[in-house]
Amino acid sequence: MSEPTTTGGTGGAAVARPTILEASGVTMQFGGLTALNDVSFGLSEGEIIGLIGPNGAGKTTLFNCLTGLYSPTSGTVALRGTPLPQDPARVTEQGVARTFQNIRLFPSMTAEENVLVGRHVRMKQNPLSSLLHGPGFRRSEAEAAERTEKLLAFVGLTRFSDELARNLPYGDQRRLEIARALATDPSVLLLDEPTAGMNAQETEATRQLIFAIRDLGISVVVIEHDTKFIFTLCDRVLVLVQGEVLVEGTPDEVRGDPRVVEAYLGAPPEEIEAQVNRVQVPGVQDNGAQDNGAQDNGAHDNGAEDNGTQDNRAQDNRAQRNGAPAEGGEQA
Ligand SMILES: Nc1ncnc2c1ncn2[C@@H]1O[C@H](COP(=O)(O)OP(=O)(O)OP(=O)(O)O)[C@@H](O)[C@H]1O
Repeated sequence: MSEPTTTGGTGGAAVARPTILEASGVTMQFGGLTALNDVSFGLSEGEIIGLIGPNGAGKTTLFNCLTGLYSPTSGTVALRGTPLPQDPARVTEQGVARTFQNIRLFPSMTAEENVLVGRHVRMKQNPLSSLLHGPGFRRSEAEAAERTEKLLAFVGLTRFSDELARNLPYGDQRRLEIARALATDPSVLLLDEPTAGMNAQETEATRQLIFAIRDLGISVVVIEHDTKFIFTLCDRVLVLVQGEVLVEGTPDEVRGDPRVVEAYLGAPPEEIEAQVNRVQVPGVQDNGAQDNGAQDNGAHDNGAEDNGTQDNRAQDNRAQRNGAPAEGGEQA
């Protein structure tokens, strides 16, 4: 088990935070291709980790291994020390929720209905009560409706509650997908390119939303190509290159590491620095890096074509129950 990370705060003694999610020696092979090779990391409670790396580095494959969508060739994934089942629905039940690179909403259902789908993971119903619409069933339905309303407010989508998901602006679909994942009451939230295709304003709103999610006590791992976004959001950053963790550290450590510059960023450090520091974000203290939403040097999946529920990879078609999108809003 990896050492829990520590946080120093302002001048006080460092406080150890327990590890909540841990990947140990995860290797994933597809025939002759090794997509992940012996990947280990621990996510601490209350932590936001960024996962970056070039296209094809294995980032989504790692998420798929963490959520039971793929069974790793070797290695283990554990939540609070207990191995997670290799079954996405059960992983969701145990408290790990995710969003997808390609949005997977139910396009012909309303925003509210999409969130309710996520909520059903937590609705334990006596079958007879459900059948007869007894008091237990009605109480449970009322609780789900109330929770859904709060979550839509939390992600800033109350006005779209009755709108079909397919009609929502792209950035709002991503927010709705986050609300649906939150409806499962996760302890850990995995976000796969949450700002892909967003403009600068939406990207900033998403950063604030992720901070708000962390403040609810949910630990977060975020995949993004937008390194400026990652460096101003995350406590720690993992750089995956060709299926291996090349570098792991604070945003400052990672930004300054010549291996990262060479393997991933592809430009001299001073150029990266200039790019990262070009715009200052009010309220972001650590490294002054601001993300203006420019999607940097990776090829993005802008999802423009993908308003539906499909990720076309054949291997990735198993239903993920927690499936579906977020602006800053009220308390969940
Ligand atoms: N089911 C699969 N079968 C075969 N190869 C796969 C499968 N899933 C992923 N791969 C391969 O594994 C490697 C890692 O892919 P993955 O999608 O995890 O990378 P990524 O870092 O998420 O890339 P991107 O940034 O482009 O989304 C790639 O070479 C990809 O083609």
